[in-house]
Amino acid sequence: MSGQDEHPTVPRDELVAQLAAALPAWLPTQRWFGGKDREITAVHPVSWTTLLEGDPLLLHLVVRVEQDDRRELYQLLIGSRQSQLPNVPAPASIGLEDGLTCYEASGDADLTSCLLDLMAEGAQVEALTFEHESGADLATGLRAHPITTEQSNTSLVYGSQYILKLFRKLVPGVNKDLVLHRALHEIGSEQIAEPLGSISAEVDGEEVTIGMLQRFMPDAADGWVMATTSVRDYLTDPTGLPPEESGGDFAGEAYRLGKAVATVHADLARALGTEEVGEDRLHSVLDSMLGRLERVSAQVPELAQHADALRPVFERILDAPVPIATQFIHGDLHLGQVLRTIHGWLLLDFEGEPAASHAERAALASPLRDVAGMLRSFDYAAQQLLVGQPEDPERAAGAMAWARRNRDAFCDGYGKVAGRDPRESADVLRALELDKAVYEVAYEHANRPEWLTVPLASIARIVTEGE
Ligand SMILES: Nc1ncnc2c1ncn2[C@@H]1O[C@H](COP(=O)(O)OP(=O)(O)O)[C@@H](O)[C@H]1O
Ligand SMILES: O=P(O)(O)O[C@H]1O[C@H](CO)[C@@H](O[C@H]2O[C@H](CO)[C@@H](O)[C@H](O)[C@H]2O)[C@H](O)[C@H]1O
Repeated sequence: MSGQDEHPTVPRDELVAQLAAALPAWLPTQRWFGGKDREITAVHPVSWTTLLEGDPLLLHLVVRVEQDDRRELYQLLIGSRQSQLPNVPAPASIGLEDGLTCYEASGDADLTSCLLDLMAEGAQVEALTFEHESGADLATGLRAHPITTEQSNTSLVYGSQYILKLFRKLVPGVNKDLVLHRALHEIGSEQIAEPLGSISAEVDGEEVTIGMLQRFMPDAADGWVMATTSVRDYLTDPTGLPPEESGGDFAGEAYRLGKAVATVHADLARALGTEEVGEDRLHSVLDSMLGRLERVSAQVPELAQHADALRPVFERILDAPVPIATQFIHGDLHLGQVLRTIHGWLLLDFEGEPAASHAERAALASPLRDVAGMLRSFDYAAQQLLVGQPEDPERAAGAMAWARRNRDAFCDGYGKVAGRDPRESADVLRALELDKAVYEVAYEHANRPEWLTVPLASIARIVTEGE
């Protein structure tokens, strides 16, 4: 344990114990908490570090959250003030028994600016190590604000120069996001935001990455926002023009995005190597797809009704010609993970699926998984406008036409750089897309139940109509 200093009124270990007692009720209210669909049985403080002493107080806390048979580590940045509470959003507030208010401090710029300064300095504070990447000369004294987009972690933008991602669910070792960003940066990749620094903690004797600092792209547009704007313009165009003739056509961007993703795959293979796998691996991939299907079907009955139709589609992957080249991939690629800058597309967030285990994230995989993720995302972009709307076959057909055009453009661009069109592996791609859709059913069930119909409708359509 670290950080035994005293808070002005409450001894530090007592404060930490009180926080741990309040967290089972508070954690599920946070967007980034991944276990909202299961009861929390206990929260244990694992380590705590005082980053700012006195009033205000800034405490870094790592807790182990227990849910059924799961034990997961999360990090929290806790602020506390004896005087007036800062202007932080209400859900950030964590009320303690004796009336003391602590709060999730990522929205308090007076407290978070020290994180950048500590990285610039290369400081060690108890169990926390703050570093800048070699050659990075960081500005100091900048204030930060948290980004407001939907995310699984918490990101703070310093000035308009840097973005610091604080990983919420912690995995042992150096985070894959940081490892892959460093590897891509070293070989000069132009499709990533430059990594500039990191924060790590020692937890149970092991190094754990808790933060990654990158160059912030203030001029960038989010791929999801661009794509959904294009769908909306197309579906609400009173002239009824086809997508290729409508003003906001996205296919040129989808094509360039396909090229960018194939370039990143080639760079990852060059930087970190590939491994050829045989039939055994196909069997274990199939087992994991079937396992996920069983688990999610048990939670979401609407998926269970498709399970019999899904299994034979998954089994077709066994017909894929071996050996297959596997490598490091993005792991959770979708339109919200790509940014369009004036120079082209950038890929973000190489951490993999938020719910994946450490071993799953570390495993090499076929790049077709990322292609499947992005194809799912074009489907999502098209379908999200239909959520909660009365049935309208014409609009539904329009959404399908938009998705088809952009999926094809993406594959054309990918094939142009990779030298092989992903659609040539149609059976494997369909199985991977459906496996991703099963993941999305679990994700939406836990996080956005109103969107559950999006992946469910895709699964129903693909298994009945094949598209
Ligand atoms: N370097 C950057 N420049 C500009 N915006 C960024 C940058 N990195 C991330 N973002 C924005 O932050 C959002 C969340 O980042 P991401 O790394 O995907 O976090 P999470 O892992 O929590 O989903 C992105 O969708 C993007 O809008
Ligand atoms: O938080 P992450 O970006 O790491 O990813 C998780 O959240 C995503 C949603 O924010 C989720 O993506 C799903 O919804 C997207 C639209 O919001 C869509 O573009 C994706 O295709 C769909 O998978 C992602 O699955 C989840 O891991």
